[in-house]
Amino acid sequence: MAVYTEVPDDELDSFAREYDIGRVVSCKGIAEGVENSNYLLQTDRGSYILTLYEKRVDPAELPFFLGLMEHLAARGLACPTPIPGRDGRALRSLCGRPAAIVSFLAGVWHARPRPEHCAALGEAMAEMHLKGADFGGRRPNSLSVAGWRPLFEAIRPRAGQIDPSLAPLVADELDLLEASWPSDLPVGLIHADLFPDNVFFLPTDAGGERVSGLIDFYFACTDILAYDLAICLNAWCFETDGAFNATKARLMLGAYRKRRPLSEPELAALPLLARGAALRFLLTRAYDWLNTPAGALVKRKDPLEYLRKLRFHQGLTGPGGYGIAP
Ligand SMILES: Nc1ncnc2c1ncn2[C@@H]1O[C@H](COP(=O)(O)OP(=O)(O)O)[C@@H](O)[C@H]1O
Ligand SMILES: N[C@@H](CCOP(=O)(O)O)C(=O)O
Repeated sequence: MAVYTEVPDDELDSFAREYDIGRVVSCKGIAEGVENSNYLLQTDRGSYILTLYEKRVDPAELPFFLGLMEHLAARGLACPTPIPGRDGRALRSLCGRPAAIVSFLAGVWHARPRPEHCAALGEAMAEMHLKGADFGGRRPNSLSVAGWRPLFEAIRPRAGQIDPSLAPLVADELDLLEASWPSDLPVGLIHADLFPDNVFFLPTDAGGERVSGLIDFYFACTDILAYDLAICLNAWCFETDGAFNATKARLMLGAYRKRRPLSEPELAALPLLARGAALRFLLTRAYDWLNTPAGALVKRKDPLEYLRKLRFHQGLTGPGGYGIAP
């Protein structure tokens, strides 16, 4: 459940009057998500998403995230569009929190994506990278290689509560990644959290499915483009029993490469980038595992899932393990 801040009716009404969105009919808390408080806001004119930004979002970075969504939506990417108030401002304040209303996107996400979903994701990601290329904003990735050691030091004393092998494995992996993280690969605007729950699908007339929306741009940043693919190799291409599905990886990478070809160095770096991506989510999940207060209305995600994924990538000798010919 991710509703950290309850919004009283009177505050909601006066907030909604700052917009030209019609009369509020209902406002329901959305159970999914972990970072912010999200509400499905229905008015007599349509549906919207109301988000109150919580503690992990730096308010100074919100103009970047909202500006990016506006930029991508204006270029035809299916992503939420920030709705400006009558005064033209999209970023406002509600219940003492920064808050914004964005457009509602129809579709469902798949907890167990099939190979065809992975292909559609690859194409949508390439489109996002291409459309993000002329976005003027820049945001360094605070959760890239330089951010991992401080996170590790924060969890290290209690990492044994999760698994005895966690701290030694992460210590060795960090040494290796810090020494060999690439600095010469193409960089651009990346989503950095394009997990299945952030990609919506709708049926097509032909009986298939198409991507109907990408959401949750609140980790978006300027970083190595192929790192977005590495994140998705982890998030989309493992089965629930932990087995890696090379067909899903091949389809995802193949569809991406049709829209944005990958260079030889990008392909060669994929196993290393995938190790970094696995470590990044292992560390944030481990941090949350150890620091989420008992009784908090949020379901903690399993850090050990990412320890197992990390071990898989460590065992590869090249990008051929992802079902592609380099
Ligand atoms: N623009 C949108 N259109 C439709 N549903 C949305 C939209 N934005 C968020 N949601 C819903 O809210 C949930 C949580 O949103 P998300 O941005 O992932 O939250 P968090 O950043 O807190 O993790 C999503 O899983 C989805 O159900
Ligand atoms: N995708 C991350 C956690 C962030 O979740 P989201 O709900 O903001 O997409 C993970 O799985 O660890």
